[in-house]
Amino acid sequence: MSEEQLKQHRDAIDSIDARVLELLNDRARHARTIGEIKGGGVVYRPEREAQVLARIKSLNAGPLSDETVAKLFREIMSACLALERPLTIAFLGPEGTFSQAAATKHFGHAAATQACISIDEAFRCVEAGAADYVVAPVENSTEGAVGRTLDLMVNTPLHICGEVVLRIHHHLLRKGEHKDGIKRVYSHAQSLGQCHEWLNRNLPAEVERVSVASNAEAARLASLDPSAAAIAGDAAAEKFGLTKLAQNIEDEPNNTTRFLVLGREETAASGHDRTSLVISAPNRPGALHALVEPLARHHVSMTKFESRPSRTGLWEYLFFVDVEGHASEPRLQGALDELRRDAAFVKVLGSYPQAVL
Ligand SMILES: C=C(O[C@@H]1C=C(C(=O)O)C=C[C@H]1O)C(=O)O
Repeated sequence: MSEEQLKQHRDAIDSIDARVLELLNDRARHARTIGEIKGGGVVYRPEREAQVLARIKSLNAGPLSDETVAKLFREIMSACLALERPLTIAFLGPEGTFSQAAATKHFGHAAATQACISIDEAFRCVEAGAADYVVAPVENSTEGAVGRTLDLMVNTPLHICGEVVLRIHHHLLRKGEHKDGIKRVYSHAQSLGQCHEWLNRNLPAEVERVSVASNAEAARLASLDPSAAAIAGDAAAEKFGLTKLAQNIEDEPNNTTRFLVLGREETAASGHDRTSLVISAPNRPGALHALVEPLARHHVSMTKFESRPSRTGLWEYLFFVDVEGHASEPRLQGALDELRRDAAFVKVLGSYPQAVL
């Protein structure tokens, strides 16, 4: 390509950039005005954001991929929302955890993230109004449910307003390049589980596996201890200046974690929603069948069913159920009315847009 052709295309890009810039600021001005109309009320509208992203993907004619344009618009909306009022998102810290990565994936980079010492603390922070939303892991494709998040959802006054699905890549990390002399490996118990096979095959049996509060905490400890390594992701490796001795060591190639976003408000229907419930059945034959039967009869499809001891000290269970649709839809209302009549305990944890990104 000649210099002349190159210049022509760069001139075109310069003039397009000027137009894009003008349009971005036009959009931002509308968002700011919308913020004024909201009059200091709740600014973040998950159902609207999901609709904007879904529309952008359906309008997209390429060559940029649907995923790429959605990510760009995620950041544009994040910046526009910050003009109305910047949001603070509580997550299981320290900085560099997958929970923080999930928070940024969902809210974009204009949202501030607030590291908390536990999932309990992150919930409390939002319940007390010290942060706007909490992002908490709820299930992993290899290791299953995150029990603490499920337990906290039973009693919290917060409502689920969104979900985030994140691909999880783990690396073996260490200060320096040496593979020898590793005496212990720090990680979160879930991550040790997700890399169990790899650890068995690649590290001597005498290397101790130490579970700590988070992957980022594991990386921090490994950065201070020359005889230790950590299993954590990219963000933690970067934050604590660790070297990747082995990459993508998760046993399952599609290792994915689903996070839930909770806030103090309920969310309106977006048209493509999910509803999470927690139900308990009386301890008698056929009780469990009686719980799910109304869902089938009202044509509500179930996407998750998870049981958990109810922590009352008795041998009773709570059932965490996800269904498609919004609790305000008539078919779901019908099923919920019947459930409320028959179950010992029913709580709607929230209706929220299905993940778009
Ligand atoms: C502009 C609004 O406020 C926020 C910003 C949005 C956007 O930039 O498109 C969408 C939803 C809200 O979270 C709105 O409510 O429409």
